[in-house]
Amino acid sequence: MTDDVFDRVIARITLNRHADPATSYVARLTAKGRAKIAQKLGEEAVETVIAAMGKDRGEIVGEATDLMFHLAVLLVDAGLSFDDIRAELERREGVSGIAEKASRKV
Ligand SMILES: N=c1c2ncn([C@@H]3O[C@H](COP(=O)(O)OP(=O)(O)OP(=O)(O)O)[C@@H](O)[C@H]3O)c2ncn1[C@@H]1O[C@H](COP(=O)(O)O)[C@@H](O)[C@H]1O
Repeated sequence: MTDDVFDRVIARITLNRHADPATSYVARLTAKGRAKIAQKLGEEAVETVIAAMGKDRGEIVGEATDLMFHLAVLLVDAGLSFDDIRAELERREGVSGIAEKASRKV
């Protein structure tokens, strides 16, 4: 078993996708389809934004964790994982966002 909790959660989501929706939240949400997963992710993003406007670090951590968990459900539904995000972050590493934007044609 990997010692990276992000990888373990991805593995658990992959296993639970086809579990019993009566006992698995992942199975229940996945059965509702990509649009519902995406909607849920959007809701968690808004809740994270609202938490960020406050000063309660625990609230921000809780909402951000909900956000990351629902992002993981969406990634798995799309056949992806945090490995794909890690690879893209590594590709972008060291490239300034200002310089990258300036290099775009339009
Ligand atoms: N990390 C999480 C996790 N974080 C949040 N949640 C659930 O996400 C749901 C969303 O919470 P909300 O209050 O926003 O939503 P809601 O209560 O469904 O509200 P509505 O959308 O119905 O209005 C809640 O049921 C939370 O318990 C999670 N459910 C599961 N996991 C991980 O996924 C694994 C598999 O979960 P199951 O598939 O449920 O066994 C678990 O062992 C955990 O490791």
